[in-house]
Amino acid sequence: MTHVAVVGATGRTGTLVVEAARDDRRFEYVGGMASEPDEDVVGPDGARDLFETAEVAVDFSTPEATRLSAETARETGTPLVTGTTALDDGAEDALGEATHHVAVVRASNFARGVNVFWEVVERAAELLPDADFEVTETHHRGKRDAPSGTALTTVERIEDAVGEREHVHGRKGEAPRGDEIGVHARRAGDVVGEHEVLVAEGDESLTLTHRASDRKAFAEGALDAARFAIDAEPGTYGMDDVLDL
Ligand SMILES: NC(=O)C1=CN([C@@H]2O[C@H](COP(=O)(O)OP(=O)(O)OC[C@H]3O[C@@H](n4cnc5c(N)ncnc54)[C@H](O)[C@@H]3O)[C@@H](O)[C@H]2O)C=CC1
Ligand SMILES: O=C(O)C1=N[C@H](C(=O)O)C[C@H](O)C1
Repeated sequence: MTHVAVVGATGRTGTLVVEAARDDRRFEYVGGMASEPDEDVVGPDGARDLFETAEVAVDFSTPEATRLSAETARETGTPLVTGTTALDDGAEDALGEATHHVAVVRASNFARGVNVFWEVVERAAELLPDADFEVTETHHRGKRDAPSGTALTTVERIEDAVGEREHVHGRKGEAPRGDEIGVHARRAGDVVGEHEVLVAEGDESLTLTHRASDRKAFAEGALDAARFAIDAEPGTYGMDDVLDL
């Protein structure tokens, strides 16, 4: 059984990771970290003790907590799986440093199907390089960052095929379309996570959509990544490595 710790254990996503680990015989949940300590959840000052009891840590939290997780993972030699988005330079540097010592699996979206979505989006962009691309994401009203990490990865995959373009976030007033990629964020209710790419050229268009209807999709993908990380050499990995795409 793999001993797993969860950073952000009391959050919308972390709660589901804890549940998924408890329901999966291949894992033993050894405890969590969150801003407010609780029964089996430590605060940031308990990070080192927690990581020492774990074979792998899974993180869905905030840039500050991800930075602490990366620093602690490096000190304790604990592989790290992180899905936190909109990281700042401090968290990025700490993750970069950790990868010299432990395996770090990073993904802006751990749902298994989103990797297929990205492959299809990139192929569509390769086949229609002169098309107009509009990326729209929809999330629950509690999401802090915009655009989502997944939307930004989606734009990168389009640009891998067609080259860099200007990004336009919403339009207002006199705003004729140029050679740009539209990137738009909607926030409403409890929407788990939807990403749509509109590809339009001439008299035709096609729409590619990934929709997560339950956060279990992220939790289960992150546990796949945790199993991968415990056997991996130090370095940076993505879900394409985990899923062997
Ligand atoms: N890559 C992926 O598949 C996914 C990524 N995410 C990302 O995960 C992150 C968390 O999202 P949610 O679960 O919705 O957030 P949330 O706000 O529901 O939960 C955040 C968790 O982090 C903890 N936390 C906050 N500050 C902390 C600190 N300084 N030290 C320790 N713990 C701290 C909170 O106590 C809480 O447990 C976001 O960046 C989101 O974009 C969310 C879902 C899927
Ligand atoms: O905050 C969320 O909820 C999600 N965040 C990730 C992102 O920013 O792309 C992944 C998923 O869409 C849910």
